[in-house]
Amino acid sequence: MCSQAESIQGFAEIREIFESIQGEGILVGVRQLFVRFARCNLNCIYCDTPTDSTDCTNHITGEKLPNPVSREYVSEFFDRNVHSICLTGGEPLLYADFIASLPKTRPFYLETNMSLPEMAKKLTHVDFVAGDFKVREAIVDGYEELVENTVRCFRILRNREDRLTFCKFVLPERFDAEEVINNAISVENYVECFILQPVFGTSKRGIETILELQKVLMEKVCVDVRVIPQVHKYLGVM
Ligand SMILES: C[S@@+](CC[C@H](N)C(=O)[O-])C[C@H]1O[C@@H](n2cnc3c(N)ncnc32)[C@H](O)[C@@H]1O
Ligand SMILES: Nc1nc2[nH]cc(C(=O)O)c2c(=O)[nH]1
Ligand code: SF4
Ligand SMILES: [Mg+2]
Repeated sequence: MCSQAESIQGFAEIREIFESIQGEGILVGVRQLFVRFARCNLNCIYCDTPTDSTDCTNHITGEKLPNPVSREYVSEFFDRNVHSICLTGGEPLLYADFIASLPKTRPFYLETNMSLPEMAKKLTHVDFVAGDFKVREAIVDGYEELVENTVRCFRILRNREDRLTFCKFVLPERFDAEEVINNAISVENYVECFILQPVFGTSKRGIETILELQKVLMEKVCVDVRVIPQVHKYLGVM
């Protein structure tokens, strides 16, 4: 079955294609080809990324293409000298069939909101999963259902020998630490480690709260909990 966003087989709505370093999570600094899909099924209050789908900007060639864009066009850029291909958005799981049809010339790194378990089942061949576990404070409504789906997604895309999966909590100025701890416990068996990523611009006080949470998570849940900000923004790159 096709999602609404992915209505024509072999085509997808893509906002941009670019090359940069991975600026988030445990692979910070590796060179990647980024494919940013348009549209999202969530509307997180801190989201820094426009998700509309007017044109696809290819920052490598300088082209602007009308959407949707073909699988053949996107995969033309897959033989570049990069560590891996970052599939992000918007929400890439909306395009699971399209992604499943792409040639894997480099490892696939999926950056996802972990809200669509039926789509996640189609992407078990990815090599890295940067899975968000959204905090309640980021979500306007339907948080309980989102948590259920998130745990399902982590189970489906769990860390294993041939796939590195980690869980990212993006933390605003104020958040319910108890709830984050319980959510972490619910996925601890499915992940390699936890990343605490401050919403960009969080105050010194907010960062202190995040460092406190790191200590508690390390005691109660997992030895490997890392506080890593969005490094690309400090470097001023895409
Ligand atoms: C733009 S999202 C796209 C992928 C997917 N929709 C998701 O949410 O994981 C990529 C990452 O950026 C994070 N992010 C978005 N806005 C942010 C902000 N203002 N500060 C810190 N992280 C942010 C998201 O939480 C997610 O981890
Ligand atoms: N450099 C860089 N690293 C990133 N990692 C995740 C990103 C995203 O927006 O999904 C992102 C991004 O937009 N730029
Ligand atoms: S799920 Fe990702 S792209 Fe969608 S609104 Fe939230 S941060 Fe933005
Ligand atoms: Mg980004």
